[in-house]
Amino acid sequence: MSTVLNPSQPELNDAPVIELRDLHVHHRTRSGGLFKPNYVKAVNGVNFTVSRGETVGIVGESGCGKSTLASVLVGLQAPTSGEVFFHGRPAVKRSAKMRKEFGRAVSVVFQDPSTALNPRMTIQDILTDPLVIHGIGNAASRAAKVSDLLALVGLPQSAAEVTPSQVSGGQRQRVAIARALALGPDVIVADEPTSALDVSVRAQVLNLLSDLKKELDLGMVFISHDIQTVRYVSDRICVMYFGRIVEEGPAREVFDNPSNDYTKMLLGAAPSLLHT
Ligand SMILES: Nc1ncnc2c1ncn2[C@@H]1O[C@H](COP(=O)(O)OP(=O)(O)OP(=O)(O)O)[C@@H](O)[C@H]1O
Repeated sequence: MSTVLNPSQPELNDAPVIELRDLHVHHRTRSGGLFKPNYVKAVNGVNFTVSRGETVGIVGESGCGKSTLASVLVGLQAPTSGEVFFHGRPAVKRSAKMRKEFGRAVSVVFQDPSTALNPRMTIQDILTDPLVIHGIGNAASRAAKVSDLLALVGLPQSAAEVTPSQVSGGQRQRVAIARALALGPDVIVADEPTSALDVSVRAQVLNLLSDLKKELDLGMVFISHDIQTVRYVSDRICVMYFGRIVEEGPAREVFDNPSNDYTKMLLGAAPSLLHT
C-alpha cells in the first residue's frame, strides 16, 4: 500500500537537496468580492522532498498546482507560507551566496523548448551562457564543456553552430536539457518536458532523462498530467489534487495498489503510454 504524506525530519547530513514543509502558495486574482477571496490556493499544505539519484513524479490534472509547486522548487516563486530547505538549510529568505548555489544546484526544463530557448542565439551561446553568468572557466574550457554537453544529450557537435529553429523539436528539447545540465545541478525540475513534442520523439526524451539521472546521479522532479508518463520515469510518485498531495509512494505501489480515489480515477482514465 502507498502512504499519505507526512513531513519528513531528515538528519542534516543526508538531507534531501530540497525539502518543502507545509507549503502554501496563493495567487492573487481580480475576481474577489465580499464573500469570495481574491486569491487562489494553488498549493495548499504540501510536504515534499527530492534527493540526488531519485526521480519524483508529480501528477495531477490541469490547475491542480503542479507548475506553481515547480516554480517554488526552482526558486522562481516565493511561498505564501511554509518552509523550504536546501541541503537541510532553511532557504525561504536565502542569502546572495545561497541564491547562487541554489541556481547552480537546481535547474529547470520547461514544456516548450521553442519558447524557452532564445531563438537568436546559437546553441553554442545558449549552452555557454550559464557558465558565463556563474563566472565558470575561460573561453577554451567553456567550449570543451559545450562539446561535452552536446555529447551527453546525444546531439552532433555541428549543432553548436546553429540556432534552435534550425533543429527539430526533439533536438531543441535536448538543447534545453543540456543547458539545464551546464552547471552540474543536483536536481532538475522537468515541467511537462515531453508534452509539446511529437509523440514519435517523446520516448526518446524520456529515456534520455532516465539515462542522465542514472549516469549523473541526478535528482529529478518530473511533472506531468499524464500518470502513464510519470510512472515510466519515476521512482516515487506524488499525486496532486486541488493544491494538495493526496497520495505518495513508490511508483509501482501507487500504480498497482492506489489508496486514493482520485489516483484510481486518474489511472482509470489514463490512455496508453505517451499518447496524450
Ligand atoms: N499567476 C497566477 N495568477 C492567478 N492564478 C494563478 C496563477 N498561476 C496559476 N494560477 C491558478 O493556480 C492554480 C494552479 O495553477 P498551476 O498552473 O500551478 O496548475 P497546473 O497543475 O500546473 O496546471 P497546468 O498543467 O494547466 O499548468 C490554478 O487554479 C490556476 O488558475
